[in-house]
Amino acid sequence: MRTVRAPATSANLGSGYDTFGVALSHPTDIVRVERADHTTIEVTGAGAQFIPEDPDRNTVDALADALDGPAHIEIDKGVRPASGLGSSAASAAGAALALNDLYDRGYSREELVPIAAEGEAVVSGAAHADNVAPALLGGFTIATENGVRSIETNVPLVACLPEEPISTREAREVVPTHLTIEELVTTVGNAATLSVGMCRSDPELVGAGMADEVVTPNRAALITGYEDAVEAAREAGAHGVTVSGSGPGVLAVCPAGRRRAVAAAMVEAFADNGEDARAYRTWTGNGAELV
Ligand SMILES: Nc1ncnc2c1ncn2[C@@H]1O[C@H](COP(=O)(O)OP(=O)(O)O)[C@@H](O)[C@H]1O
Ligand SMILES: N[C@@H](CCOP(=O)(O)O)C(=O)O
Repeated sequence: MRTVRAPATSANLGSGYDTFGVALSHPTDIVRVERADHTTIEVTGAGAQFIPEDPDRNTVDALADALDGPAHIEIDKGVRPASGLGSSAASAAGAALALNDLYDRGYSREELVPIAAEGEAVVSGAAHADNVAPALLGGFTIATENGVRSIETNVPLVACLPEEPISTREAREVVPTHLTIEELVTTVGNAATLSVGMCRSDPELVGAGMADEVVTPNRAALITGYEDAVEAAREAGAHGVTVSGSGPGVLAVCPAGRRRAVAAAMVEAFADNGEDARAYRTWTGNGAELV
């Protein structure tokens, strides 16, 4: 038996669609695996009623196949599904690390990233690696088709989750398929600014680099109260605010001492729009770990 704690993650960070991701210090999923003749899955915890235990529809079964490691897999969800905090990726990363160790497959964490990303394809239709990369490696990650890069960083964050779920599969359908050269230039500048900010653990620079006018506006339009939450977070001291992953979560970066105020402001703004929301005051955190 192996047990892994795997973190929530926030992908895209505005300017890094399908590329950037950060691990959050909490919430986390706990994944337990035990050798078995064939794979069975048991899910408990946050939003468990919305998560299929049928292996063909759960993100972790692809891992058991890819690692040739049939197992009874117990997932205790801390990361609510369809929230924009990489819920499916937390389970996939946790299962990948646990099965790799249980069956002594010897893959490095970097090598497990594309394997875990196949689990994402089961639920979102695309093997995007921008959640599983930080879930496995921690810190800030840049996932490209040529591999994954990661750096340790220390940035205060607030993740605010409105109740109404948004499926990643559906939210991918509103992403534009083309951009202008002007939009490309601006996006490159913002993404580079954000990367430098992460390298320096500088929340102000990270916040500036989160700006995005290509993907984020279409995603934001799916989230009731988004504009008000952004404005409230900024008034409370946030340096940058964007859609977390495919939403409905909203991610704010702020000075450490402003997290409580930013969290309260966002929750209140959603409430004013008739949306229940909860906020996590968190930091960039570590990747999945055996416990
Ligand atoms: N182990 C899992 N954990 C979370 N969601 C899962 C899992 N396996 C399958 N799913 C399905 O994936 C969807 C949530 O994934 P997704 O839409 O990408 O959002 P999230 O940002 O939470 O990962 C839900 O439909 C859920 O039922
Ligand atoms: N790059 C993906 C990220 C999805 O993140 P999730 O946390 O919503 O699953 C996308 O934007 O579709």
